[in-house]
Amino acid sequence: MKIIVAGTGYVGLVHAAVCSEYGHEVYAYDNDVNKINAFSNGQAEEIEKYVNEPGLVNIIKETLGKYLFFSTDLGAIIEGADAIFLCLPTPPNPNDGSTNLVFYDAAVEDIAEIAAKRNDENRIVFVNKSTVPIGTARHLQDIMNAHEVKNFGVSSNPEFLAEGTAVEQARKPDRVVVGCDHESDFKILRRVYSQFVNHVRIKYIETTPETAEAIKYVANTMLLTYISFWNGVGAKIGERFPNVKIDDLRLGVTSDDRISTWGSFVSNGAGGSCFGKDIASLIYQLRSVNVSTKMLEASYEVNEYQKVYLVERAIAEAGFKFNNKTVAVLGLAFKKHTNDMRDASSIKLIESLLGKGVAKVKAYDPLAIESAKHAFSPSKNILFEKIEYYETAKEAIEGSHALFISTDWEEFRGLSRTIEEAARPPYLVMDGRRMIPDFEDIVTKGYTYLAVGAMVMKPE
Ligand SMILES: NC(=O)c1ccc[n+]([C@@H]2O[C@H](COP(=O)([O-])OP(=O)(O)OC[C@H]3O[C@@H](n4cnc5c(N)ncnc54)[C@H](O)[C@@H]3O)[C@@H](O)[C@H]2O)c1
Ligand SMILES: O=c1ccn([C@@H]2O[C@H](COP(=O)(O)OP(=O)(O)O[C@H]3O[C@H](CO)[C@@H](O)[C@H](O)[C@H]3O)[C@@H](O)[C@H]2O)c(=O)[nH]1
Repeated sequence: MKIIVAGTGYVGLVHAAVCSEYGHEVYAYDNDVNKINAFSNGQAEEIEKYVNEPGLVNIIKETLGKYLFFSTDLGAIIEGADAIFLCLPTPPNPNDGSTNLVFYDAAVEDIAEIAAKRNDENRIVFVNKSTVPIGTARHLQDIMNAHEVKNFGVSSNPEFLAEGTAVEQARKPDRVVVGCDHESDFKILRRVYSQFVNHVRIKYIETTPETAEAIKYVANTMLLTYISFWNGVGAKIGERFPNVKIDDLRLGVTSDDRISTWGSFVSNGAGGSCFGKDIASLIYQLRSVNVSTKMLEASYEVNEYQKVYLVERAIAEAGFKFNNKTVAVLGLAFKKHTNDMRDASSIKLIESLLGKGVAKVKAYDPLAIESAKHAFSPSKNILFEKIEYYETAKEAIEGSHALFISTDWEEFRGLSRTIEEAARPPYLVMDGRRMIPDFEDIVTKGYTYLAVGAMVMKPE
């Protein structure tokens, strides 16, 4: 099959690479010349500046120039294409949470104009892989019709990968959901995904485009609601009732085969490029058809509050005064194994710390320092000038009065020794990810430990 992937971000680049592994002729297209140059050159450092996913560089190196090609010129690659996968950004609008389709529409208008001039008469399917509001495939169809594109179909094929394990999941997804209107379009997608059709474990689900669009929103909002349930109920029980051990509570509940362990890890909120914006978008979509959205609003609000509430607890329960203090923030990315800063909990956290008069934030992340510098650009908030970046956790902790663990990087499990070397008590450790297994030890040594899911622990 000849496949074009429009948009070479986390979703598009991984999809293009994995399709090329299966011997499809794949053209990855983007309007960002810098990205296309970086990917065409095949160098790990260049690629990982943009998309850092385990296993991705190896695939690109193996298939580049053989099955995988990069281009900024759609007109030069469109002839003979069977499918164009749209992997374009669909960020939230700032005020009402609705989906901003400006980038999507701009790309689709360009594609439609070029597709209308195709010489070949093969059927071509335009496939939404982006997460888009229910009804967007129909909107895509209208744009193609308005440009008089011939012999085309539209499809919704939502992406379910999680960052950090994107390649693994693209190779072995739980399910592939394909929504089309016509058998001829289902046929094209079955050929694209021939490795998954009739697979013993992977569910290959064919449905309408609208159902496929809805599946993506219901899946993401259910996952976030599950996290919010643990943060809003389980964690709060551990924080308010003496002698309740949150880890045992989690084990006891999730030992029921029907209840997953994923999502039960209480935290300082779920971030990332999807959960927050997708739940906001579904709230907007349901409100616009007069459906009560109380439940989704609660999930969203619990999650947003979770990002800053340890700071409030530090004041109320540990008696910590943030004014003029130096605080180390360990972990900036929205989760481990990624450099992605989109909607990372660290953003709200640092805004809150600086709002409370913190004089200096000493920040460390193993992978996300460069993207954090963009997220915390002083042009967005002048207070971000008070952030300094360090190459090790130890350097960040030195000279600080307190630390906050905001991302679940594995290296933080060994942090108690570093804390003892770099900071003398009195010292406050705020653990948004429950990363320190030997917390009782550091409390005995004079440190105050305040973690999500447990009561504050102060030295005698
Ligand atoms: N990141 C994830 O984990 C994930 C998972 C599932 C679904 N999604 C959804 O997939 C979509 C893409 O997400 P992403 O994280 O890959 O975004 P991204 O921002 O990393 O990538 C989008 C790409 O589209 C390109 N682009 C923008 N306008 C263009 C145009 N006019 N023509 C060509 N290219 C253009 C950008 O340059 C960028 O490379 C979104 O709808 C998102 O909600 C993301
Ligand atoms: O027990 C848990 C599990 C996750 N998280 C946090 O939840 C956020 C999201 O994590 P994850 O789901 O692993 O990352 P994403 O890459 O955002 O993936 C989600 O969003 C994607 C975009 O739509 C979907 O495709 C995926 O299926 C969905 O898991 C992160 O901040 C995690 O740290 C917790 O706090 N506790």
